[in-house]
Amino acid sequence: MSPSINSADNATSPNVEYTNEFIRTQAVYRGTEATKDESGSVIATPYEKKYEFKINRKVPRVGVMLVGLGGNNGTTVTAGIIANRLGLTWQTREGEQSANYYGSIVMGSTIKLGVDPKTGEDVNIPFHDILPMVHPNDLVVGGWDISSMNLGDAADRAAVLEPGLKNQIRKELSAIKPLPSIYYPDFIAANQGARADNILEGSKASRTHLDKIRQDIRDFKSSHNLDTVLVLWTANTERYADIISGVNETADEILQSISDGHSEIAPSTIFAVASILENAPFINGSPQNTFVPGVVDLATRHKAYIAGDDFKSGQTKMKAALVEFLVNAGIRVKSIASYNHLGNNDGYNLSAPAQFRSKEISKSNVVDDMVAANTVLYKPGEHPDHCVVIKYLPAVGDNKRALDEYYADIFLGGHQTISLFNVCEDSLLASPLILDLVILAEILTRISWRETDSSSSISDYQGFHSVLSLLSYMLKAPMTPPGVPVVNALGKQRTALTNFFRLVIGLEPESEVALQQRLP
Ligand SMILES: NC(=O)c1ccc[n+]([C@@H]2O[C@H](COP(=O)([O-])OP(=O)(O)OC[C@H]3O[C@@H](n4cnc5c(N)ncnc54)[C@H](O)[C@@H]3O)[C@@H](O)[C@H]2O)c1
Ligand SMILES: O=P([O-])([O-])O[C@@H]1[C@@H](O)[C@H](O)[C@@H](O)[C@H](O)[C@@H]1O
Repeated sequence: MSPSINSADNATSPNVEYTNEFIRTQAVYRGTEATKDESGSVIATPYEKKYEFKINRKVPRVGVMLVGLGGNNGTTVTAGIIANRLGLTWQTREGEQSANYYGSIVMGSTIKLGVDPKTGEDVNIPFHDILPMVHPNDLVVGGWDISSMNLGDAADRAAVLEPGLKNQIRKELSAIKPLPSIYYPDFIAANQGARADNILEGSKASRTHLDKIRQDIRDFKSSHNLDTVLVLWTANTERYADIISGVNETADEILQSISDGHSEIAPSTIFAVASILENAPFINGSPQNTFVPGVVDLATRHKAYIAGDDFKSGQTKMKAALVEFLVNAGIRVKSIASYNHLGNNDGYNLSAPAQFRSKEISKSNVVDDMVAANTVLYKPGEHPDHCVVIKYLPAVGDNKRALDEYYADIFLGGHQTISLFNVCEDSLLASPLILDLVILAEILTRISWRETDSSSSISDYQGFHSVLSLLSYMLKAPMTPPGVPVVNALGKQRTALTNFFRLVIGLEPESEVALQQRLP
């Protein structure tokens, strides 16, 4: 259901035109510029700008190619799509379980459209219905893995799915075999070598691997008769790549370095470059710096979409919500101890220092914006003590134990200590995020905009900036366009997303002021 109309000829909003192909919206974007003068006083100036948004209503046939298809997340998200598509149920100790998409913001949450004038009640619709989005059941899944294991056996290896479900789809899963992938041992833990039996031959030089991945994308698209392919990295966490002048700082440098087989070019960067050159949106679900400056430059040059980094699944999502609440409540968080142990292969890879360091970075920066925004509680540069510990304990498998302590200053020298024990079934929390990232990235490729102010210089339809910062809600270390500040506050991230979709269909942002309900 589209919020403003039920069919193309009875739009309820004069600013929104519906044809069979497009939605065209005349929108006014309103914001406030705020500047501080030398004395520290702030000048706030409201502004507005007119835009036209054009949304292609035709939902394409969409394929997603997962790098790390045979991993815990890869097997789990694939199984979840199959289970939902078939409407499966299975027995568990707690009784019958049905397939669902819980944990997906798109498939499991709602967006407030407005208020019923008669009752004053909020009117909410399923998030997925705000615009014509691809349904996850219709996604065609494929991808690569350095392990040749078919997905039926890989699901056994992952030990995430209930047997009652897994055994119903074993045949379908077992028919899926990952494509051979790029394996540069230096970038992931040495302990991953034991599973690397499905790797591309030849050296990385002369673009051999880049061209093969590009061909894989083209073959996948044509063999499944797809309109759109997105590529998503859910392979192991890599070490950070050094940023080296002349090697990976510009688009030309990155292409030349790939041709030269430079040792600092990571497999994930080659997948990103291949996707950009094939105009396939690329999303990085891991914490490494796949998007070295040269990759961002190349994506911008090709007007291709990229997003990352690192799925925000359990412990960090909780942290982003809790610290936003505490700091916005005037409670001065002074230390955060963030520990977890897990026993899956991700944890095994992260048991190596260089790979842990990538994760430590993405898990540590998540409170920076909330703290910096509250100059009442924190002096410039001041921030809570924050430690991140991850231990590999095979016994607990994918059921990560996250133990957090938040220690805060409160009124008159008091303290508040919040301890959280959070058993996150990591892959069952991360897999719905993979779907959200793919579905939202895809709809963003079908939205274009132009300015309609009389003085505007941008009169042709444009796409968005190559770095899709709107996807930050699903990501621990959200990428933003160069120079744009990072927002990690979870509530702000979700509000940005929902108000963006309201804007492009001609609705005002939801302010929750509900003024009419407060006037006598
Ligand atoms: N809750 C979560 O599960 C979660 C949350 C945030 C981030 N992540 C990140 O997502 C990634 C995947 O997590 P997972 O639990 O599925 O891990 P996993 O180890 O089970 O799966 C990773 C897969 O990638 C494969 N692989 C490694 N290098 C590859 C390459 N160059 N090309 C193709 N395949 C390659 C491995 O063989 C493995 O099958 C990790 O980087 C992890 O840090 C996971
Ligand atoms: O998203 P989140 O639950 O905070 O973070 C998780 C970490 O706690 C875990 O140690 C790691 O293995 C997962 O890949 C994920 O990054």
